[in-house]
Amino acid sequence: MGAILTFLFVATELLVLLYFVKWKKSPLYKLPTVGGFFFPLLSYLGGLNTLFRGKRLLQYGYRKHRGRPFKIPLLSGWVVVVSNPAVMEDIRTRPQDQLWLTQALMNAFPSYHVTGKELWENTWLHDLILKDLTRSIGAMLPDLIDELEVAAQEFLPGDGDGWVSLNPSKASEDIIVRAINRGFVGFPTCRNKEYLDLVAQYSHGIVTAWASALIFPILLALPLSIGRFFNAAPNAARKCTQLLKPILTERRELLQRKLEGDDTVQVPIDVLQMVVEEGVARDYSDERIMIRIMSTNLGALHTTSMSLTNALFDLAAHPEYAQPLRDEIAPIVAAEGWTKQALHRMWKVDSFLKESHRYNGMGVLSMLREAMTDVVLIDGTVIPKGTIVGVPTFAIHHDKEKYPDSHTFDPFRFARLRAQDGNETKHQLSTTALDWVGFGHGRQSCPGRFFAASELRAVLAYIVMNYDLKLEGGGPRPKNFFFAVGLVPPPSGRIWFRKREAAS
Ligand code: HEM
Repeated sequence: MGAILTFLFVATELLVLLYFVKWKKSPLYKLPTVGGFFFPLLSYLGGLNTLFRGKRLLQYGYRKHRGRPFKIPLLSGWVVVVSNPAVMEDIRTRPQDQLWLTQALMNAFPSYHVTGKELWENTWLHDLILKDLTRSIGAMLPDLIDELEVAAQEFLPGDGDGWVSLNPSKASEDIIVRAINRGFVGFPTCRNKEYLDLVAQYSHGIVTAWASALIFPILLALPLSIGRFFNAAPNAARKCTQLLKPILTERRELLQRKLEGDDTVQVPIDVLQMVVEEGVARDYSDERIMIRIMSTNLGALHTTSMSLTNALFDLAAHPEYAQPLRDEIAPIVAAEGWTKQALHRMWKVDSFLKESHRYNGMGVLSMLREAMTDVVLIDGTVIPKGTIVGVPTFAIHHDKEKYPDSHTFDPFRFARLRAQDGNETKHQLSTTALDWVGFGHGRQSCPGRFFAASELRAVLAYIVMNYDLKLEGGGPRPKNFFFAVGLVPPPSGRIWFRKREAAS
């Protein structure tokens, strides 16, 4: 017995020693730390600190280390933060077998104990969104505008209602979920309340899954069947598949006729049809197809509706910018209607949205990439396999050297930049750059950004033309809310809306 105890004691000591040697030899050890201690277990406490103070910590690290890398703890592990443009450029061009966004998201916001890993690792949908969806925006726009008009009538005040106080987060979500789903699943499903509720339940289930896995990482080691049993998302996906069964069957039949060469067949132009076509080629079940649609909603809805909410708060806080926007929008719409080209020519609208995103922020980190192997960056920084690297979005967007008067909301700053010779296609909301990382940057940047930008331009232009806005209670706009790595517009803030008489 004594010999066994001595053996266990020595073995434990050896293991602890080995752990410490490995820890001290880690390339991360040499990098400066912000917001925690680089020490086993204490890093988890650092991660808790980052949950509440991450925005401030990243700004502090950005200013203090100015261009040099540092590390910050998240609950899921360390993130190496870089901001030197040459290093960002290096990350931008790395292929995904070296630095991979999806793997970083899968581990930083883990929900694979509920979804399974295939949904994450098989990323054909990103290409489909970037190529097929982007190519279809022009054809989808008349439908999106139609949906926008119907949703605005439902969720915003009507003629003669006078000033009505609304929660812009709620109004934006109500309008965006409808407009987005007109493009995702078409009419009439985009207005089907049961479908929209199931999409919301799926999203809620996934967010609950990652929040609980960050607090109790042991959940990630459980078999998939247990994770699924205790979460609402799989059930929502099953019910949604049943609900849309007739539509899925019809879509499969249309595809079959198309493949058989029937040139009278007209397939709907929406993401569902695109996913059905790809899904059939991959022998996917209806449920796997629906899960792709529901997870696309998860990535698209809150990001787009938060952008709109921020823009509405900014417009309500600065009603003096409504007229210059109307002066731009009215003649373009009168001449061309609500087309993709017309929206492209609304530089002030695009600039307003981009400045609102820059100024308010949405996340404090982007370009998150997980090292798939040990990676040596151009400045010599070693990112060990399994470690995440990222850039401090909010700090970059508020850097005075990149943005003069960076702490002032200047809605037409990007329109002015575009007006300079040779800049026409630069400085757009959807054009990523080293100083504009709201959609990430590089070959793995957000594939839905062109769709999101078109949608946001259409919704904001429509609201500006048809409504007057002012802040409830006056004064500056209420402050945004920071949690984890996200910045959320004030959830309970309110805005007065009034339908304009001479609305067009
Ligand atoms: C204003 C709205 C949006 C914002 C701010 C936004 C932001 C982002 C960011 C920052 C990334 C990471 C890129 C990087 O790190 O380089 C990303 C990835 C992504 N976004 Fe968006 N996005 C928006 C709208 C959309 C929409 C409308 C869709 C779908 C139609 C979409 C689909 C995706 C997908 C599929 C990824 C890749 C995720 C992965 O690799 O797992 N996004 N987005």
